[in-house]
Amino acid sequence: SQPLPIALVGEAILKEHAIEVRDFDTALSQLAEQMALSMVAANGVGIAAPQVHSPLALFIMASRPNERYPDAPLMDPVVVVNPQILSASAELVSGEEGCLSVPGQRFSIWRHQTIVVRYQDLAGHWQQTELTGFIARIFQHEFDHLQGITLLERSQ
Ligand SMILES: O=C(NO)N[C@@H](Cc1ccccc1)C(=O)O
Ligand SMILES: [Zn+2]
Repeated sequence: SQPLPIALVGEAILKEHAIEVRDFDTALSQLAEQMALSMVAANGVGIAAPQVHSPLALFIMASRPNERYPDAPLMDPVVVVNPQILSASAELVSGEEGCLSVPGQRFSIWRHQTIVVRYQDLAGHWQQTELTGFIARIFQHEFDHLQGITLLERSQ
């Protein structure tokens, strides 16, 4: 199967608030698979459903060292559905981010160093965990996309 086209900043889909996922069916799993394929094709470490023109509250985090982020920690890819940020550290950290919807550009962005998050997996089971550093950064970046926010609105 082919990677899905990725929406570019300026497209309306990237400004919309994502819709809560209610059906944890095979269509959802197939969408997640297509998103992962599209993310890898673009050398991404994360991707949100609106970026592949789907308005659902769903994203993938898949940090791994690559040429775009040589210092990225290695983690098993995580599919995040209906995410919530329960708490966020007062401590902020500035770091470099890219966005597949703003190709070829990098931005220096402030993010919370640590966040406690809750989300459902592809089976609909609730997960809760604390994230910190680059992985917390990816989560906040993707979570923003589900609120119709891109890093352009956060660039310092
Ligand atoms: O555009 C996306 N996801 O929405 N992908 C970004 C994700 C990201 C987030 C935070 C820091 C670095 C990178 C990417 O460059 O792979
Ligand atoms: Zn992005």
